[in-house]
Amino acid sequence: MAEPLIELKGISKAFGKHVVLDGADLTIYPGDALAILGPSGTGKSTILRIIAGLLAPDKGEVYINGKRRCGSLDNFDNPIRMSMVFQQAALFDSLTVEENVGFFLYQNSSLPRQRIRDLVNEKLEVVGLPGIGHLFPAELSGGMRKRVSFARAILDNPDDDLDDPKILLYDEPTAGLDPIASTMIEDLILELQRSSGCETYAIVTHQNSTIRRNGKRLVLLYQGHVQWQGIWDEIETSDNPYLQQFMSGSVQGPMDLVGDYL
Ligand SMILES: Nc1ncnc2c1ncn2[C@@H]1O[C@H](COP(=O)(O)OP(=O)(O)OP(=O)(O)O)[C@@H](O)[C@H]1O
Repeated sequence: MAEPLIELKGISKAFGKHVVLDGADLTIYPGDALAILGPSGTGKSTILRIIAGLLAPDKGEVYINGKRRCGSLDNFDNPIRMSMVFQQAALFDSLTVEENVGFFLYQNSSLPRQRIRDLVNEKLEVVGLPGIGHLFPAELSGGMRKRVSFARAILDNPDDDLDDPKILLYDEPTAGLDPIASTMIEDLILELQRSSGCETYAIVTHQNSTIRRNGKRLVLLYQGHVQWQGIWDEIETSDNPYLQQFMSGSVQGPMDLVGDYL
């Protein structure tokens, strides 16, 4: 098996007294299409933010390409570029689409403005939104805003090989979208894996269709650690009670979701 791209070992994270992750282990391999599942509030976004380096764990070890990373990005650069697509698209309302997508290149590269503009337009085409660079986020639908955030995530500096994203981290990319807009985003995720040069992704999602279409390997998080992981074929044969309850959506089972919220 290939060497892991990302390895989390014994990761714990609490917010105040609320322990969210409690010794979680997670491995992502090159080429993975990993869906991180679990009931609301089980720390799926938290684990994604720890992978991205946006949040430091309280305990545990994070390895990126075999190298240990300590703390968050405030302390260290990631040895590889990771791009995150946030749940709320996270666009700057006062900037145009072009300025949003090109933001990091405008801020951090010496590329001429016209070159950045051309690169942005290329990525807007990839996400199916050609010619909208002059619009502001308020003029876009939710699905379009999401796609603009995808364009931003995959934009890289062609003069810097280290700037190519090696993993895309999607936090609820289809949340709040209608079924057709969701399908378009799911297709885009598959297409980007095929053609953007970034073949690895991890996705946090609740949406059934997104789990089924974009998750090739699945991890079920509950009570701070991974309760089950496997591929689709193994779901049918698994007798893991957490998995069975989660996949069936039953209120009966070991996941005490009512108790968890009290
Ligand atoms: N910065 C923070 N400060 C305080 N509490 C936080 C913070 N970030 C997350 N939490 C809490 O940690 C818990 C896990 O949050 P997280 O967003 O990781 O869960 P999730 O599994 O992604 O949930 P959902 O599926 O509802 O998005 C929640 O109870 C949340 O309120």
